[in-house]
Amino acid sequence: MQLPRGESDDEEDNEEDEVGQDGELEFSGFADEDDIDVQSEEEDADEFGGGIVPAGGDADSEEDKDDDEDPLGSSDDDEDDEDEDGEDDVSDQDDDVESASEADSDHETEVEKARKAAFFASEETANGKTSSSATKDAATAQDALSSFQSFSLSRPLLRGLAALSFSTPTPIQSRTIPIALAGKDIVAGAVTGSGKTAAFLIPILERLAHRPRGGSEAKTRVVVLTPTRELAVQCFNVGKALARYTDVRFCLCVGGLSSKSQEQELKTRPEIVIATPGRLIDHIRNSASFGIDDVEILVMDEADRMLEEGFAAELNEIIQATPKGRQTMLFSATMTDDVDELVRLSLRRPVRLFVDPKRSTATKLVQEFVRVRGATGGEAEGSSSAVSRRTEDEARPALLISLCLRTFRHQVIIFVRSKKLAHQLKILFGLVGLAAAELHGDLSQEQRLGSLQSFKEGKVDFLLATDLASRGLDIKGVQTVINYDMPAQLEVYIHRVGRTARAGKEGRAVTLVGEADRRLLKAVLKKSPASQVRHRLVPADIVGQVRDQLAELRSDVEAVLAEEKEEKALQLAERELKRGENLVEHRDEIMSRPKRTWFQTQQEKEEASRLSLRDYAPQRKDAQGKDRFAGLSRRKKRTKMAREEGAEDASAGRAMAAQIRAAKREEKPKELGVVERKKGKKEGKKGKKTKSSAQAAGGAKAGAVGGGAKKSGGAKKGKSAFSKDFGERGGGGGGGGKKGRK
Ligand SMILES: Nc1ncnc2c1ncn2[C@@H]1O[C@H](COP(=O)(O)OP(=O)(O)OP(=O)(O)O)[C@@H](O)[C@H]1O
Repeated sequence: MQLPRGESDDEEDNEEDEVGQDGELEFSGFADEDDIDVQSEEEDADEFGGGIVPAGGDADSEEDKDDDEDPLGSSDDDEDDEDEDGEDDVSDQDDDVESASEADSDHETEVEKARKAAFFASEETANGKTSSSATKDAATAQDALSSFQSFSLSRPLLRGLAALSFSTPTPIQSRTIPIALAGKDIVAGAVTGSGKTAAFLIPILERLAHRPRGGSEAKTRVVVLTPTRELAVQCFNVGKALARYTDVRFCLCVGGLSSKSQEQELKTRPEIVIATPGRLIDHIRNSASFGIDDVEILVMDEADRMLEEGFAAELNEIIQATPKGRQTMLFSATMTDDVDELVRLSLRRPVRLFVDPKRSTATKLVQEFVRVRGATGGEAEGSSSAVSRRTEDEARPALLISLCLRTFRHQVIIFVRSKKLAHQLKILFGLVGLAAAELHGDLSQEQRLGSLQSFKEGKVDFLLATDLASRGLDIKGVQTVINYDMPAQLEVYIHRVGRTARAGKEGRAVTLVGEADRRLLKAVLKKSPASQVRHRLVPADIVGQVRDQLAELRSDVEAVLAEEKEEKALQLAERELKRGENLVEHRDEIMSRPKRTWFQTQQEKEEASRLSLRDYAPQRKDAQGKDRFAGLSRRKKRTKMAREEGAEDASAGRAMAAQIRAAKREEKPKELGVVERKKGKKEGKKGKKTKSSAQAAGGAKAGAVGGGAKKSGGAKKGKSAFSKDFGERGGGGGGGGKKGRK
């Protein structure tokens, strides 16, 4: 199969932007103002006749005009809910933008200032300064710290930093390190790739350098929580590298890796545990000698993602189980209302450190947008917007493959909306001769790490990933991020494109934009400097050729999928057989094992959220049947709902957690020594619970499988517009049924 690779190659593309055949514009390199002028003229007149994507120029006014003229703007189909969400986000962020001053990153409205003063500690006070001089001066002074030596860090840590070639602290590191060293609680935000991981690890390692040593002093003093296993592994690696000349020990606790060996490691009480919340809770409950009663520092990395992923209950349990006097640090490139709530509940007068909050993407990131054209042809059934979306989706594979064959050939991460789509595209890439790996939640942990490794090592040029990989992953040298489709939320977009242009490097994000994505596109443009935004046109004839050739490959893709299905069924049958044999052979031993308590299986979680939805719906109506939240803004509605739910759940949740912790303490073997009680801890509160009470608490869930493993792939379901993957479209062309996302 010979697919068009085009005359232009990467090098040419990257040399200059040029107007190619058919008015094609190749935007490459990191072009300057001249290019932008050419683009807007050309595109307004040509491919982007609808004026979706303003390049250069005044993005807002273009978009506003666009909105007025846009019939889709008032459509009220299924997607409205999500669009409204998007819009809500936009308006929230617009507010931020309007309230931010030009000069400083920390300027807020008077209301925000007052709220902050009541709740947050100021940076100067945290630094031990009593002066009321402006925060700005302090921030500037901190930013000016040009070396790690100025923080008076200990020698082994400085050597670790030097070994990583970290000579100058990044702005978020300059701001965070002194305050974290002072033991203050911190809420910190900075754009993707700005060095947040080291910003919390450096002060942690420095504080640990001064810990008491000796046999009985070996304690787990630090817990770092991350939303995904991959992020935990990455944080673990950075921590180990920074600590290589120190005596600090780390333990990685994530699902998918051997629980037994983690248990053994935890017994040695490593100073730092890096974990995903589910697996940490599994160990707290089931590893007899492990507890978090001695934790002095708790870090929640990518806190908003943890909440989105449904980890709120786990976080709450972990927070409750750590001593009140701990230092808590919360980091994320994007913040949400839920994070505010978490901060309120778990941090004490935290210092807010936000580096450049007006900016949502890295300084050297160029963002390109490619319009996806869908036909609204007469013969297709359904509403015109649904048809247009479907035909747009049919156009995407050819557009993507044209881009990858012709222009973006190396070190490209491609984000897609579903695991299934990632897999199908991977097969397709293979068939057209593009070396790709896939990364999503349907793979085993080993496969996931394997995919990452082969991408990092350059064995494959393309990584087809779901949003599992959109957060935090730090892969050196990623040149391009392609969004196969626009995600439903601005935050997700920001994290996705943040996989490139990291640590001050250049990078490019290319997003395929359909009609339904206009609102989010508008939000992105509002947050991006016009000079960094480009339109990209892919010649229609090239896309047409690729589309024809892909159509021929459809049956091959289906054949591969069918083969895989058979293979999977065989493996499953073999596994079942083996399990049965084992059960017969080792029955006595298996039956005598103590049952593990699981937090919640995925199934249980889904059931719980289904039930809560069912139970919740009638509560929205008051006695007169009117919506109690009518007239409230979305934000207020969310806050009010959360408060009401929280009040009900909190007492039941706390009681159960307390029971479990009490039983856990009881279970600890005496020879491990009595854990030193922190001041303020209530001894023997409500008497001691027996082991059986803990089992009763977790009993309903005992025996369930896979509770610690977190599936990922996007916290929220994709937009209804994209509810089917390309394999399911095209005149019912088969490819795995119709179990698309709802
Ligand atoms: N002081 C420094 N000097 C040079 N490079 C650094 C420094 N600090 C961090 N880096 C590098 O910057 C890159 C990004 O760091 P990190 O992954 O911590 O970013 P992040 O802000 O957590 O990003 P994200 O929001 O995407 O998780 C890493 O490759 C890291 O090695």
